[in-house]
Amino acid sequence: MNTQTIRVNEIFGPTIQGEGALIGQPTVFVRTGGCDYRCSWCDTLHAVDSAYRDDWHPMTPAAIMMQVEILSGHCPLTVSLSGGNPAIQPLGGLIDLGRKEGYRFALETQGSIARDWFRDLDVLTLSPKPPSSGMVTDWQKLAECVEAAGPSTQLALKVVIFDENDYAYAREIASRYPQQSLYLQPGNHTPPAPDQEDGVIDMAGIMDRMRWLIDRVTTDRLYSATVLPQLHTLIWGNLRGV
Ligand SMILES: C[S@@+](CC[C@H](N)C(=O)[O-])C[C@H]1O[C@@H](n2cnc3c(N)ncnc32)[C@H](O)[C@@H]1O
Ligand SMILES: Nc1nc2[nH]cc(C(=O)O)c2c(=O)[nH]1
Ligand code: SF4
Ligand SMILES: [Mg+2]
Repeated sequence: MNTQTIRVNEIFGPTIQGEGALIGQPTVFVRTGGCDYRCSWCDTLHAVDSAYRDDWHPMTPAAIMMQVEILSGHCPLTVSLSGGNPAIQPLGGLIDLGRKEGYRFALETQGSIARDWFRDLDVLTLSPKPPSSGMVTDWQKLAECVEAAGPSTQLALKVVIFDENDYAYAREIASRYPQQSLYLQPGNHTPPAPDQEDGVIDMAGIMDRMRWLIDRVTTDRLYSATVLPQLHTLIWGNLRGV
């Protein structure tokens, strides 16, 4: 039995996947605590800022799966692993255990740490960070993450866009990885504070950005891109745990 523990911030659902390749699909989220990045606009700081680490609890794969099974009513679905950066955690044992029980696994990471167990995922979403985040992309690490997905894991690239510089960055991603599916997501400039369970969201402003982004993509004929909002924020705003 795998007893290596995973630092878990929250397990919630079933809800719908609000972003990217699996948008709209029922899923349970397992959110790990801790991140090697500090994006200026991160909407999940309670799983990033170590000031909140008292809310991150070590759990075994078996304990996590027990929680997932209760939430899913013992009916297998896709488990979405997010964070923080879930690639920091030893998730291979959890994925093995859950897959034996018929669950599928998707993971969201920024592409800064590659793991050999990426090849055991059903879907790997790499979300490299554009200039507005304040982070600098390590292109070698990103390439290692793409490589680690192997032949059987579906790969998706997802870039959050706030402005022209971010859009130029997304185009750079598209030209480096022309064969991969690319999702563009308008940024939420009103993310919740880490101590907020909810918080005011400027949805009109985000929809303005969405229209601008659609205009950019169609004008440039960047037809390889899929432009999607964060569906969960459209429905629930900045509410946590949905
Ligand atoms: C909270 S992150 C956690 C996983 C991983 N650290 C990452 O960034 O991919 C999940 C997704 O939310 C996106 N995200 C974070 N803050 C956002 C914001 N203010 N507006 C839009 N998307 C955001 C990230 O870019 C990422 O694609
Ligand atoms: N419904 C829903 N969809 C999501 N897609 C990515 C999320 C994340 O925070 O990683 C997220 C989330 O927190 N909720
Ligand atoms: S990499 Fe993801 S979790 Fe980490 S700070 Fe950036 S958006 Fe937040
Ligand atoms: Mg989120």
